[in-house]
Amino acid sequence: MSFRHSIALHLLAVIFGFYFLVAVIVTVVQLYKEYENTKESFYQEIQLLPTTFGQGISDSVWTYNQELLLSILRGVYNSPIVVGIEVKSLDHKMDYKIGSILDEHNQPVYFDTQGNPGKSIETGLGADALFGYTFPITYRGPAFKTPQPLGEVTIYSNERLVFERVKYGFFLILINSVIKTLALWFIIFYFIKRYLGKPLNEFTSKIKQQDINQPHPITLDIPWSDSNEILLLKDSYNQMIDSVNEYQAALKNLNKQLDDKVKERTHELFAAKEAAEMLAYTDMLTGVKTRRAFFELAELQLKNGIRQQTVTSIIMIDIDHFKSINDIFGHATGDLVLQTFAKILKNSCRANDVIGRLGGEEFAILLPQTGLEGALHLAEKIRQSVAGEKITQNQQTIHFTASFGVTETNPGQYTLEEILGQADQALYTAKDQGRNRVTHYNAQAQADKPGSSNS
Ligand SMILES: Nc1nc2c(ncn2[C@@H]2O[C@H](COP(=O)(O)OP(=O)(O)OP(=O)(O)O)[C@@H](O)[C@H]2O)c(=O)[nH]1
Repeated sequence: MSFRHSIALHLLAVIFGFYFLVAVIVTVVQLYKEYENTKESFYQEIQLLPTTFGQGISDSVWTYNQELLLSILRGVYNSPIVVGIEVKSLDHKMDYKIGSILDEHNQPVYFDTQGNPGKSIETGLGADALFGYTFPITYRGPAFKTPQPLGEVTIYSNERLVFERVKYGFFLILINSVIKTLALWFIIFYFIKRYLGKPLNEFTSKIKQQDINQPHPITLDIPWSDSNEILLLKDSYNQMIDSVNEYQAALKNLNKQLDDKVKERTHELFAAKEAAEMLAYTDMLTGVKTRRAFFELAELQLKNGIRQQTVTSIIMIDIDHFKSINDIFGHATGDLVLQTFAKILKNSCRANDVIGRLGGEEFAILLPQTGLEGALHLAEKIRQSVAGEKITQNQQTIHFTASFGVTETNPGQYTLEEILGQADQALYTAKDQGRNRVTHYNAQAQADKPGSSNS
């Protein structure tokens, strides 16, 4: 915290703004009063002069003794508080003016010690601000019952002399004010800084050091008090930090719960997705691929065949007289036959062969990298396995057979629909020739058939 921005300096500026104003007003009033008192005492001192010189002046005017009068007037003039003296006699024969006096227009004029007009020797502030005391002069001789008026005498002083006397007092008052002000300034500054600035600085730096993710309650080193505004502020701050920590812990907990829930939901969604895919791609009764999955995978394998330039075969299979099995033994037994049949297919095929149930009791197997000869061999093997299988149900033994149509395609030679069509035709031939047999597609034979475009 820079000194320029410190709270102590700002408080001082405010306090001393007012204090300085009051101090200046008080000092000015004090100086004015001092000046007035000094002027008053000057005036009193001047008023005492007639008791010393009054009788001598009266006597010299009464006797027209000009020399005596002048010497007395010079004596008065030499007094340190006198700047001028004027004697006005009633017959004007003994009129005398020495030093600075005020004329009939109240303007300051100057006369030398001989009473001749001259240039003022009074200079400086207040030199022309004359003030005077006038007293009458009378003669009290034994021949007169009452004092005989002779005229009047005015003794002048000026403000410069008052100021000269008061100067030292002014200086003391000013020094006094400045020292008091500075002392107060340093005392207040020191204590504000120590009792306000330092704890606030400590508070600020401890807040700055806080770890924003894990703030801790703080302590302040204030040995001179156990309860003040700063400590109350610190307590409020600590309460706030406690609340923040509690909220943060609750939030973390909530986040964790949310995280766990999201993981759980994601897992469930993943499982649901897998189940849905399973439903869409796997036939629930037999465990082989659905019609849709078979078509997708078969397309992929045909493309692989083109890429690898290998031959691909298809076997189309249909269980013989399956309707009769259903009719005689019931639908459940029919299902069992389908499952048994699918198991034989799965056991007979390689991992990358694609087995699909295209509908009802109709199945197809796509054999990658397998030519017609291999496909016929596999079909025959399956046919024999099926024919050799027996299912015992309700003390009845069930035998069943299947018919097979086989075809092959070179890379890119036929589309999936075309080879499925060919295999289907071969299957139709197998059925036609008495069932429980394997027949391969013969393009020429198909062309020679009555009704065919080639026949
Ligand atoms: N149990 C059972 N029967 C099914 C299922 N899907 C289709 N079927 C039945 O399979 C029978 C198929 O009969 P058809 O198409 O006449 O053929 P088939 O009786 O096998 O006669 P051929 O194919 O000429 O030997 C129908 O009766 C269908 O109801 C199934 O999932 N389970």
